[in-house]
Amino acid sequence: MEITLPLFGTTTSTSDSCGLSVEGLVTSLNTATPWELTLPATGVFGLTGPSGSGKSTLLAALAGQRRCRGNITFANTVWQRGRRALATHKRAASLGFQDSRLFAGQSVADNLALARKYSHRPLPAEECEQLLKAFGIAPLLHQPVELLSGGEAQRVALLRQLFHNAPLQLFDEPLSAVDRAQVLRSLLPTLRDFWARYPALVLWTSHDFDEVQLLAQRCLWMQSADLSAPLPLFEVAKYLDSKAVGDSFRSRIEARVESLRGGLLTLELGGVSIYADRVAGDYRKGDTAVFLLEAGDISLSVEKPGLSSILNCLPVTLTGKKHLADGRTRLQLTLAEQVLYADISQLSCERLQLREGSTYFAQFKAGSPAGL
Ligand SMILES: Nc1ncnc2c1ncn2[C@@H]1O[C@H](COP(=O)(O)OP(=O)(O)OP(=O)(O)O)[C@@H](O)[C@H]1O
Repeated sequence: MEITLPLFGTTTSTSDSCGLSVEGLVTSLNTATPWELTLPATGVFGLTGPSGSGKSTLLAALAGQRRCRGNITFANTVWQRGRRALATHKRAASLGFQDSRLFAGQSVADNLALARKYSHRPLPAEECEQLLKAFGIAPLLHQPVELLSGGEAQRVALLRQLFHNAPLQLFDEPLSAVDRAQVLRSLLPTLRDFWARYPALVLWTSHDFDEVQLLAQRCLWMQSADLSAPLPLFEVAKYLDSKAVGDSFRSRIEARVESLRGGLLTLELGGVSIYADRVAGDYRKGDTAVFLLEAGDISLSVEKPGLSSILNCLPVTLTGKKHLADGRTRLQLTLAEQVLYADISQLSCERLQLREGSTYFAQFKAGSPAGL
């Protein structure tokens, strides 16, 4: 006789846990370290960590595509209770893969139409039109999916997931084959705008921390199947530092748009103006712009510099420093609750006699901000 658990697949009466709740979730990968996770009903969260650490396994378990035990509840609906799992198609979730998995034998338009047809929250037609343009998919609509390049197929698959517009959207390295300039300058700003207008809970897995930073303000870190709680980006950056992931590191900055004139964007952060040229996006006064600053592009002065060709000069507080293996020192600087990093030589660090808690002046050129 089959035993039906009372809460399984049904809406619970508690209204205070309407996001995602994962308790003691165990797959064959993480028997020793059950996953615990609580996320709100909406918001974009990154998920990163070394290869093979378990990120895809977690996403597959959340989507009901990987055998597991424990408890998963989303929007007050029980998806997993012990060993009993709600079927994938009954979960208000979508999962996008690196290898696209488009429906074979169909055109791009058919793939997108199906996603809209089975959406519980279908997007208005004008929204779909705009997304088609932004993703550069309009000219490909009548192509069979077999003829798409790897990058085109990924863009179509991502768009298909947006058209489906599930309340929980899981992405597993969805842009790894797409041209990086297009990702940073066009697709990520489009996605940020989209989720601001159509909120969902989004978990975005990527090895590209720039991509994560341009999309999310918080990120989960997975290492050897150990899952962190959502962390501020600068906390995740510490893990990346210690793993010597790359020579350079970039910090996410969010600032308010003041004006865009003659290709020069003026932003405001903590009462200070920031200037950026080579701007690709359309910005209007009051918009929030998100960009990245390369640690190696920032210099530091003890005193406020005089007139200089370097347009940007921000008063910052030194909140941490760390010596890197290659002889440089990475400084953690804070301005208006935002954290940026500057890499300087150890010699400069000694000459400036930097002290934590003191105010300095960070300079960078108007051409430095990336992603605008
Ligand atoms: N279906 C499966 N059955 C058994 N083991 C698996 C299965 N899928 C993945 N694994 C193993 O589980 C571990 C975690 O894999 P997973 O794909 O979740 O890692 P990941 O963090 O997403 O890696 P990457 O960043 O390389 O995509 C790996 O050692 C992998 O070989």
